Amino acid sequence: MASPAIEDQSVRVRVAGKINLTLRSGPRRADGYHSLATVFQAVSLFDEIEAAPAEPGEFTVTMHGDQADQVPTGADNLAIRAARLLAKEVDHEDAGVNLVIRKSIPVTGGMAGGSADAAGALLACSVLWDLDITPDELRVFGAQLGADVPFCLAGGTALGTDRGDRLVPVLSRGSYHWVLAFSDRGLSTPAVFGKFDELGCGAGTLEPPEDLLNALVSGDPVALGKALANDLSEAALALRPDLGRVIETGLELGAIGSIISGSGPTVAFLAPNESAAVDLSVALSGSGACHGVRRVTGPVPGARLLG
Ligand SMILES: C[C@@](CO)(OP(=O)(O)O)[C@H](O)COP(=O)(O)OP(=O)(O)OC[C@H]1O[C@@H](n2ccc(N)nc2=O)[C@H](O)[C@@H]1O
Ligand SMILES: Nc1ncnc2c1ncn2[C@@H]1O[C@H](COP(=O)(O)OP(=O)(O)O)[C@@H](O)[C@H]1O
Repeated sequence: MASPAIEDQSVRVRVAGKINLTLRSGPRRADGYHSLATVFQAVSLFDEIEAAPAEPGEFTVTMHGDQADQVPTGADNLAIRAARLLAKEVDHEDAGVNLVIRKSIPVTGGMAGGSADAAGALLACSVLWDLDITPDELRVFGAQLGADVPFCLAGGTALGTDRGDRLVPVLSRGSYHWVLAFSDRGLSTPAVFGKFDELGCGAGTLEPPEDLLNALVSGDPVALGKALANDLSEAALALRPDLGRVIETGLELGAIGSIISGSGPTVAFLAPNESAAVDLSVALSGSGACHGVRRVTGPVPGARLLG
């Protein structure tokens, strides 16, 4: 049991999950990745990462939350990998950390839950270890851990190109009201990209989608709802045809747009305003079409220190 004095030194960070408002993908590259043009939006569904001092060389993680048992707690945990990578990159030989993660972002849900924990661990450990490090350096380390990690550090609304890890902020007016429909099981990102290759999907262009960028500048949810598009949808639906019924139900219940987030299976429904989002979440929950429903807003900031 750590002494109160040691507990007081712990650092807490909050990190948001993301949805992809649009995702265009090219074909598989020689490095196994796909070049993307994707607009991310961070939404108000957060994981919390606490980093407490540990003996040199000690790296542990404890997971809390409904899906905690679906996440590895050994060296494969993305937060542990992030902490070890950071220690190595800055030559911190005495580094050690005990991490506690309170998970709300669904696991293998297409909302970057693992990447969020990696981003949170990078920020929390950099503060715990009192490192002199810039946000840009953290972003470079993050990109080594996963294509989504740089966005999880940054948050807001951003265009991601290359593997999705080269970011440019996108001007977005106002706040959007989303209803997330969760699935009872996850979808593997590599499996969805594999199906994408097999089906030969994709719009064939990696130009940033102008209709979507214009909709975000105008702050008009109806225009945004029409511009949502995801090249991975066909592949996700081929692997999980049941998601078609979820999408139909949300649209029938009044959503003004829908999108499978990233590689799925989470479906994000856009509502025109807060009260419509409340009505939609109640109706969708009552319909039994999905495993769980959560109302969120976006954009919100990325990884941030708490307390
Ligand atoms: C599809 C997206 C869309 O935002 O999100 P999720 O649905 O996973 O949340 C991302 O591109 C996922 O990012 P992330 O989950 O960090 O990917 P990584 O760990 O780097 O890669 C996992 C695997 O996904 C595939 N992958 C990922 C990104 C990319 N641009 N091309 C790919 O082909 C590769 O097979 C890779 O081995
Ligand atoms: N801290 C973590 N949180 C969630 N998933 C993790 C974590 N560490 C490792 N993983 C693994 O990373 C993979 C991707 O999970 P996740 O990021 O939640 O999904 P997605 O890529 O669909 O957003 C899963 O196989 C999961 O077991």
